[in-house]
Amino acid sequence: MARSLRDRRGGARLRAVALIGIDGSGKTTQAHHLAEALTAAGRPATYHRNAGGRRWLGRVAQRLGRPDAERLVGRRGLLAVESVLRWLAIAAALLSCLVTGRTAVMDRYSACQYASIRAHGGQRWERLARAGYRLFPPPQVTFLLAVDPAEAYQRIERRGTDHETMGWLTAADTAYRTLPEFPSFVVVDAGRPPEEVSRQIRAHLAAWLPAQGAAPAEAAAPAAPPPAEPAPAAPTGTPGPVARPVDDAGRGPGLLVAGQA
Ligand SMILES: Cc1cn([C@H]2C[C@H](O)[C@@H](COP(=O)(O)OP(=O)(O)O)O2)c(=O)[nH]c1=O
Repeated sequence: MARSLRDRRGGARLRAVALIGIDGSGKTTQAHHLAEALTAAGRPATYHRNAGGRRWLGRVAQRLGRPDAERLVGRRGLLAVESVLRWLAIAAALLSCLVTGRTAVMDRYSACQYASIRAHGGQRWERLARAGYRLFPPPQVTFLLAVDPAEAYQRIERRGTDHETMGWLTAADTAYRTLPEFPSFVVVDAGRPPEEVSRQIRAHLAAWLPAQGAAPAEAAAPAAPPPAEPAPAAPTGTPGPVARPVDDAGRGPGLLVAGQA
């Protein structure tokens, strides 16, 4: 059965993969690594940063003498700007993937907008956002990078390009876990070293890669459906249900790329 799964998916085109999670969870780092690894493995892939403009607007706000973007355009204004900018970015990414035939590696997707709205307490706006984002097909795989908000906070502080409060990171963490889509996410423990996280992500996609030689039958197993566990709202800060661990045997040949962290 595992074999037939690989056969089926090995022939299918991997259109889009999304990486989602709170700021500092490692989406950008992992999405870049994944795009490079897929390309090297024979599935040309392009990284797409589906930003909502929050960081950019924050810089504009500071230039205009306001402490942050919310104080510049208000909470609702910020959610509206973010929703529109992210919508446009995702639309452009999907269009480009359609035209070029390349796999889109999405650094954030629609779920990030729903989580952002929830974390800001704008449930009424979530319905509106969902109506607008319904147009977008769900990616074949959505990886939720789960990390302790305290670790994410430290990473963001070290990054030094922006600032998030612990309160926001914790609220965003809870928001992701309470989304109705949560059971369909492949939850990855992103508190581990980046190379371990990369390996697990690649292993999950092994079944979509071109079959090369006599691949081990278990290679298809990692691409099994999302966690069997339903979607409990795990306590904030805990990694929550994590995708079935996959050992290195799950990687398809050619997936290991020189220089991949
Ligand atoms: C993945 C990862 C990133 N980092 C650093 C790189 C970045 O400066 C910062 C945040 O990573 P980044 O990939 O930018 O996270 P996101 O896109 O989810 O906000 O943390 C670590 O220190 N350890 C890690 O394991």
